[in-house]
Amino acid sequence: MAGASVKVAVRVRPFNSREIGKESKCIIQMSGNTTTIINPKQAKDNKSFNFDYSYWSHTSPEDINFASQLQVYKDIGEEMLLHAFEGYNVCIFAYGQTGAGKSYTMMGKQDVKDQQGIIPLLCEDLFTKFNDNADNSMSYSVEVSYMEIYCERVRDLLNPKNKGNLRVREHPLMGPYVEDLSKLAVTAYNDIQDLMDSGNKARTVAATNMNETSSRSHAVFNIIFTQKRYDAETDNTSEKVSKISLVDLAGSERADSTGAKGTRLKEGANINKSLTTLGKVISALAEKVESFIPYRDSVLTWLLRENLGGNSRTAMVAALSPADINYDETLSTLRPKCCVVHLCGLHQNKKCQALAKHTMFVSGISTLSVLFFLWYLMTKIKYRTSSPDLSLKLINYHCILKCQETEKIIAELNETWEEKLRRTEAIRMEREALLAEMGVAMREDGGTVGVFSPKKTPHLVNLNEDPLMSECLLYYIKDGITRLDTDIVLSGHFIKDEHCTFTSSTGPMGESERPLSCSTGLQFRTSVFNIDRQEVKPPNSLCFP
Ligand SMILES: Nc1ncnc2c1ncn2[C@@H]1O[C@H](COP(=O)(O)OP(=O)(O)OP(=O)(O)O)[C@@H](O)[C@H]1O
Repeated sequence: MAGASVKVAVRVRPFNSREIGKESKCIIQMSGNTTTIINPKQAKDNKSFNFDYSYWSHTSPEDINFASQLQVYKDIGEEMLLHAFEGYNVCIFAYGQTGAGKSYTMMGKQDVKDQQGIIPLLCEDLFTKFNDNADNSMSYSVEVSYMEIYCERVRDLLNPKNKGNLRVREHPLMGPYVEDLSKLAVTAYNDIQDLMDSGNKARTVAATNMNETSSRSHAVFNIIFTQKRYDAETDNTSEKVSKISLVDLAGSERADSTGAKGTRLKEGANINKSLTTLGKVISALAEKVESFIPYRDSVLTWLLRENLGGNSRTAMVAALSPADINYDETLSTLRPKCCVVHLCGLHQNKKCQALAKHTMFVSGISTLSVLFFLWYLMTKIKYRTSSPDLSLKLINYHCILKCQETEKIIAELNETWEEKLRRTEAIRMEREALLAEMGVAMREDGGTVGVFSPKKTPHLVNLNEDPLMSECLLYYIKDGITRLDTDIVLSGHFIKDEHCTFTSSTGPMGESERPLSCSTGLQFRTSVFNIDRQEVKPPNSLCFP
């Protein structure tokens, strides 16, 4: 791929405790840019692959061949940052099976020295470069957005007010974008660090229980970086905007290789539509057959279109497990068509499939309604039959929607930097207040993240691991007995707080302090009622994120 706009690296991590417990053998060898995988069942069956970089992170820094976080950043992150300064859009993403080291490479351990990943190192470097720049004619501004894509649905990780899914739209000039996704203004590295931190916490709230640090969703961290140059001679200011997208992809794995069972694991092993399409897109880009690139086939690739093809630079890091027990997975990650083959995967999440079908159905319906609308207009115009008012109303309605869309874009473009900073600060305060009240925190023991009951306000926390089922995470309730009825089935857990009893359609649920599993098919209504069966209004009933 020399000279191609896609740089590919592979990285092998140390054994984890499970692999050590199973006395695993290391099946990866690296020499220069070449990575070799050894078939544990056939000693002479070795396969070698060349990449732009092969990172040996299996041992410790004492090993002369050891690739540290900093080295990975210097090779990949620094180069991509330079491209961003040149005005390119750039994208760095990590893929590989669950637990192979994607998040470690992208985010790393933020508070541990020398263990920060590409995202924090790149952000820090960005501000260092601004500060080092002695050219007075240059000024810089940075905005950040952080979103999660799960089963083709987009959620804002930075703005607690943006609950639920956001719409993906396309602007004729600006291309695909997420409507209402917050872009927050930052003036220093610490600001970005805070945003990363809260975004990661918000993401964790909805994370899977299968593995507390893993995720079935894609996390996309965007840095929109504007360079302004003032030309004193002409009194003109020119502007260069680059978007840096840093993506931690959903983990992929084959259920048979983990030994674990059940729907949850199947979901964890889900390799969804986005990954399949991303694989195709990357292959097409690597082979430089731009005309057939299927960006539109998934939300992830659609939103990254400006960062993958055309005037952009892309780097990807394939994270590898060193253990013999993961041989099949690791081999498919390494294969030249790895993205397509590996990312296509074998397992499909049923919920995801259903959702994708639902999304297709909805978009099908909307396409049909547009067609119907056009047909209706044409018949009205052609035959000038009755009720011309209706056509006008429909046209008006369509125009209003379009105007609202355009107004939002114009308002965003007209917002001054000071206004952006004020808005960012307001969102930050809301986010902190909400997170603090939710008691979302990092545990000290081993960095495990969790949701802990806030002490003050009686509440119910929805611990449903499926983000789609946990649109409302936190239900504040008044003191006294609370009843919950419902017409939707939740498969997750509610934690009961003091002063609460659960009543299902089949009778009282008892007073157990244990999390209540609703997987038995008991039905609950997601709104909360007080003893008088009056609906509790916000702020007593709050949803986040
Ligand atoms: N190069 C590395 N050096 C040291 N530890 C690592 C390295 N890569 C990964 N790890 C550790 O391995 C564990 C799994 O890594 P990580 O969470 O990054 O995997 P992942 O691929 O992002 O998984 P998921 O798909 O579940 O998000 C973590 O505890 C992480 O700290």
